[in-house]
Amino acid sequence: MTRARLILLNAALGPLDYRVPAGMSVEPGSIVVAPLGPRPMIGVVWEAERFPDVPSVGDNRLRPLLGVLDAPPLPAPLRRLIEWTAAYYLAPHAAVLRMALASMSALEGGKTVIEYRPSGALPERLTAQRAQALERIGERQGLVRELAAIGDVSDAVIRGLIKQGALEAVEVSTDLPFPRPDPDHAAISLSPGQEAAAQRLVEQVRSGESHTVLLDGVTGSGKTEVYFEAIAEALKQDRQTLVLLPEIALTEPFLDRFTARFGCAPVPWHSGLKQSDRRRAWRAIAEGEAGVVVGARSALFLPYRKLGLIVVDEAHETSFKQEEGVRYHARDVAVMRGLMESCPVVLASATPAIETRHQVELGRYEEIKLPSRYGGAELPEIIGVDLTHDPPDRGRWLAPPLVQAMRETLARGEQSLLFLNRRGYAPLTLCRHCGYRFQCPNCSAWMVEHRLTRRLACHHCGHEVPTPDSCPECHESDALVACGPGVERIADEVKALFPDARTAIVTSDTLWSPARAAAFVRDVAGGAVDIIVGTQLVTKGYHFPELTLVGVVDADLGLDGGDLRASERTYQQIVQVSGRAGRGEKPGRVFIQTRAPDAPVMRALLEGDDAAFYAAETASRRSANAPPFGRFAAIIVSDTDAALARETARRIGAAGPRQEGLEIYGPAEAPLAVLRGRHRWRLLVHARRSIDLQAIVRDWLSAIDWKSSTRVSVDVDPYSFV
Ligand SMILES: Nc1ncnc2c1ncn2[C@@H]1O[C@H](COP(=O)(O)OP(=O)(O)OP(=O)(O)O)[C@@H](O)[C@H]1O
Ligand SMILES: [Zn+2]
Repeated sequence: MTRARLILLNAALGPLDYRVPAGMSVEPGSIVVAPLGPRPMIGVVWEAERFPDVPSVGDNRLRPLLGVLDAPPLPAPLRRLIEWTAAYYLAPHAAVLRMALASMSALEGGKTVIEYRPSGALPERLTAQRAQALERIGERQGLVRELAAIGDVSDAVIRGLIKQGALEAVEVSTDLPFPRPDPDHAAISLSPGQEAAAQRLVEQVRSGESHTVLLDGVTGSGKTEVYFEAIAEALKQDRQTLVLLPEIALTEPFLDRFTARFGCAPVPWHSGLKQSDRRRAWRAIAEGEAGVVVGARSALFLPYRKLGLIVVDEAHETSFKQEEGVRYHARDVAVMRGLMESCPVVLASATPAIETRHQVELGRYEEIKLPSRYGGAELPEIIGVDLTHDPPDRGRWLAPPLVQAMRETLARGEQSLLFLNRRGYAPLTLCRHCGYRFQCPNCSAWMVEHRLTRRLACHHCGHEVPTPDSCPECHESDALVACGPGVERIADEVKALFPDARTAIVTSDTLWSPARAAAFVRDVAGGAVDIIVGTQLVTKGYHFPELTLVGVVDADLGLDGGDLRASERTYQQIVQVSGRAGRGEKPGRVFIQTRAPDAPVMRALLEGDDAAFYAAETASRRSANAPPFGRFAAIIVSDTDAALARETARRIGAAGPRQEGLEIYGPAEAPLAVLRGRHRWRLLVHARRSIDLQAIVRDWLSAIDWKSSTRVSVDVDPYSFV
């Protein structure tokens, strides 16, 4: 190649051509450095024909590439995935590419350090100190500093030994290789149902073809053990596996389980990694050394060299949807990656998304079912508590039947879990005297009281202030009242009811790191906790055999917002949290507190009628032409200047295409009208499935200009409507 077309890591630029200087060799995928104005910039060589519209520049006017980085070229399937993601989510190629090049340090090439070890020769002059150092070092190898410490001598003594040839230099890589998981380390015997499911997945891995499987097993059915067999097969084939989990908090228990099965941990990838660990992981992934990678959604764009299997666990989770930057859905991109890489994709869930079920109905995904729990455990008994008949005491949130069940559970020495999807103490704090409410200065949202930290916090932008003693408006002291419950308030109620019980609050405030999550799992598994009070963070994945009671404090909460997926999400969350009860030998019970026991979602939950819920929900989506039948894209316009945001949104609305099968709603002020100081307006585009929504939105927006302070972002297949 004498010319190279590059995608540079600059979202404002399209592909650009460069000259490949004599003596330099590049190929599509090569990661290179190119001059951009006065500055060097990283880019990736792309097949020129993928961007036929780039205006051609004569050879003599091309600037030469500055260098090729010492990292494996990005493989072709990944390049195709980057193109697809950029086109589908209307994102700049550079923004997607950046997710693939997620460790700048990794691009600098293999790093080495010089260590020293005894050469066998003795120094000409063997001083007492030198003799002592050599004796203590023995056969060891290390940096000068390390050897000095081992020998209990100064660095100068070690340097003297090096000069005299008694210690010789060895170049070692700073990136230690990862241990290889052993597919035969501790294979377990599967139930007949699991065995059949596992065999099917193993066949898929062997075939090396793209194929999406929904592993649809009730909570506690042992889905993990089943897809572990598929991972074992991929390891035997010397192909890599990527396991995507919805939360970092779930990584730690996963690592333990994986280690028990395969003898060593997989390679973790998430936002909490140290730079040096990212670098090591990225290189091992790119070189094909990392056999199994487990990570959050960002692990999806890494440059796997020989991917043989992708598993998306808890595939229904909405946290797989990225809500800023490139707004992709990791589940959907995972399916695309499987297609590009020619490998199977397993979506594991007890409560698959309507979209996923629909793909099964269309025959595009294969469904494998695990209809019962592993080891004879029964699904829990579900009991509805009608709050209009059985209300809690004044100022309390736990109704008598649930309290009674908690009492019984405690008496048996078993564990309970109360679920309320609200962090903090109370969602709203106001002054009893003047009615003042605490609002975030940056967002149109109330500040949430956190008593554990004595602060008021905005859950949208993170703004925090110490909780004042008096009202900032009327200065009345002791007039602030908390309205409604959060998990901290429920924990207080539990303490008042059961002063001797040991409680744990589990939210993103308390479980913010993998280490904290691991400590929590240890405490509960070790029996150090009687009652857990938690948000959606405790609803999934965990397996605590002594946990036999689940209380859903407010089952109606999620239905309030009324967005497209409110019922589905409520259903999934409650089935998942219910699924934590009775997973061991002891039977479980679930109490669902609701004011609307006759709502279709509640009825399906109480009757355990999964099929009825999905059928009704699918029918209502169909009649509303909502996903998966129709399509949505949101356009969000924001600016610190309220008038400018509104004006731009209106102009965009006015220029909207008129077309059969396509409707544009808005612009309307967003429900969260101000976020982080930016005023927000939304437009929602609703289209028939057959319409090329992306092309329409792209053309529409490219014909409009806006001020550089205004941000216009497109959310294809939106999940959040705030
Ligand atoms: N074949 C097996 N042999 C021994 N133990 C098993 C086997 N299959 C599953 N288990 C155990 O049963 C429990 C439930 O399995 P697992 O966590 O995989 O279920 P799951 O389907 O992922 O559940 P959920 O969707 O609720 O997270 C785990 O403790 C697991 O170790
Ligand atoms: Zn805020």
